[in-house]
Amino acid sequence: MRVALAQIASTRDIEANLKTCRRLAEDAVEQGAGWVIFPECAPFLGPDRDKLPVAETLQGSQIQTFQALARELQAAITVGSFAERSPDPTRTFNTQVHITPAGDIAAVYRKIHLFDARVDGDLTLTESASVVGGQDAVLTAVQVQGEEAKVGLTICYDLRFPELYRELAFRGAEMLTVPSAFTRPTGQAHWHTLLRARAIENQTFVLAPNQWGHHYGTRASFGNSVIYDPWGECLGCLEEGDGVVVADLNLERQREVRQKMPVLTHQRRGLSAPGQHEV
Ligand SMILES: O=C(O)CNC(=O)[C@H](CS)NC(=O)CCC(=O)C(=O)O
Repeated sequence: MRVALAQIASTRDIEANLKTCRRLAEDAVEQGAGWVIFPECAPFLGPDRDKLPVAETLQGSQIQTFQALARELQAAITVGSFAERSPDPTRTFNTQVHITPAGDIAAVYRKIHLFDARVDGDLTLTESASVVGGQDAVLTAVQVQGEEAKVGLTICYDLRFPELYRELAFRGAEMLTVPSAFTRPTGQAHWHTLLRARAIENQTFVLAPNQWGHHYGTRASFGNSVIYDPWGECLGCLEEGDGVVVADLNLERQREVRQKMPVLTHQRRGLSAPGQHEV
C-alpha cells in the first residue's frame, strides 16, 4: 500500500490550515497514495485560550471537512488530532480520527499522555491545563488499495511511553501512527531515535507526520516527518516545509522480519499474553 504523511505548519487560522491540508492531500493522491496522515493539531494550533472556543465534537465542521475530502479523493485520511469537546467545559480531548475512503469515521483515539514540561528557557508547555487525557489504547483495521493492516493509534508525547506501543504490538498492530507537534529542541534531541526504536523493538511500521516551523509566540516544531519500516529503515523523511512524504509499505517484508527474529514471542517479563490478535 502507498501511504503519505502530510507536513504542515498549523496556526490558529483554521480556514488556512484546512486549505493547506486539502492541497497536500490532493498532492499525495496524485502521487498514488491511498492513505494520507496529518500531524497532531492539523486544523488548529494556537494558544490555549484560543483553543477552547474552537473545540468541536466528532460531528463538527472540522472533521466533516476531512470526511468530505476523503470521499472526494477516495482515500483514507487520518486526522492526527483535533481539539474535541470533553465533558469538562474547561478542557478538551486531543483526539485522533481515522476516516475511510467512504468518509466514515472508523476509529477515534484520545491522547493518553499529556505533555507538561519545561522545554527550554522561554517555552513551558502545560498540556494538562487545557486537555483531558484519554484512557484507552486504540487499535483499528485500515484498508488501503485492497490491503488491510492493523494500526495502533498514538499521538506525540505518547512516544516516550514504550509500554503503550508494546501493548498495541501484542494486540496485533503492524503499524503505529505517531502524528505530532514535537518541539524543535526536543525533536532535535530525541525524535528520530525514539521513533526508530519503537519501529525496531515492535517490528512495526512507524508513521510519524510532524508539524514544522513557527506556530505562535515562541512555539515551533521540528518537522522531519518520517516513516520507519519494521527493520528500522527510513522509507522517507521531509526535514522542513509544507509537503508530503510518500512511501510503499510492504507487509510481506514485515512478515519476513518477524519470522526471522520473533521478538514478540520471546518476551518473558512485564506485559504478557503476546499473540492476541483483536481489532
Ligand atoms: O498544545 C497544543 O496546541 C497541541 N499539542 C501539542 O503540541 C502537544 C502537547 S503540548 N505536544 C507534544 O506532545 C510535544 C511532545 C514533545 O515535543 C516531546 O515529547 O518532546
